[in-house]
Amino acid sequence: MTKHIGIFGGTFDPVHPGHIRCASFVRQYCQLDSVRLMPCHLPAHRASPGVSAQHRAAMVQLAIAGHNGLALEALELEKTSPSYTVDSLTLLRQREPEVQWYFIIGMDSLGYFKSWKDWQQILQLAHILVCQRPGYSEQSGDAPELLRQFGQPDLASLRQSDSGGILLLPNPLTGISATAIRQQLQQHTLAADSLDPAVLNYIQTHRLYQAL
Ligand SMILES: Nc1ncnc2c1ncn2[C@@H]1O[C@H](COP(=O)(O)OP(=O)(O)OP(=O)(O)O)[C@@H](O)[C@H]1O
Ligand SMILES: O=C(O)c1ccc[n+]([C@@H]2O[C@H](COP(=O)([O-])O)[C@@H](O)[C@H]2O)c1
Repeated sequence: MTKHIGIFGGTFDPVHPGHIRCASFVRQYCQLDSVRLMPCHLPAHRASPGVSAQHRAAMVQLAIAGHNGLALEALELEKTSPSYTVDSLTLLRQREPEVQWYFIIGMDSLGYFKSWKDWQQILQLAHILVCQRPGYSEQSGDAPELLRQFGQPDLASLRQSDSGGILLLPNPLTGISATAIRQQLQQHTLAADSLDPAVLNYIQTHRLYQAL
């Protein structure tokens, strides 16, 4: 039987409950066998994070512990070149040709998706699942045109084909960002429930995100 696997790519600097809630929701709502969180090594599109890919992956590993069906995809950590999604999905298709792939992004990412390397090819390799995110509308940036061209009304329609569809998801909103968390860690104002306790412990043990 064909496996259906979601790939949730991110800088995860650090991974936060917004990511984990989205990943769990998508897995259940889209009936995926699993969702793999894939930390990028060298983001192609933004400044390199101050925290190494190994640390960011270790925090992802801690954050997914105990969450059924969530896993770490370490593929981009193995490479020293910039982490382009099209390259990663191509490699995944080569390694696991029997799988049907879904790439998961937040609404902010959909807004600039047409600037991604070979974005049309990404849509030949996978479907795109889009999580709602507070402050980001489906009316801005590239989103309206992409949804007009590739949007699907529901999961059943999306599943009519192997790739090339975009589905907006009705996920519960979580107003958390890694940027805000990094700032709050530096200013010692982080609310207790803003991070998984194991991730916070890791950050403190390794003295990450400290004020310069
Ligand atoms: N709270 C959230 N709700 C929905 N999607 C989110 C949320 N946080 C992040 N995402 C999505 O997760 C993916 C990875 O995000 P990333 O690791 O860059 O986190 P971030 O919080 O956006 O970080 P930063 O503030 O550093 O940009 C992106 O596609 C992003 O849109
Ligand atoms: O391949 C690209 O050109 C590309 C451009 C921007 C973002 N991405 C991917 O989108 C995912 C989310 O990125 P970010 O910056 O929101 O963490 C992550 O897996 C990135 O590698 C990919």
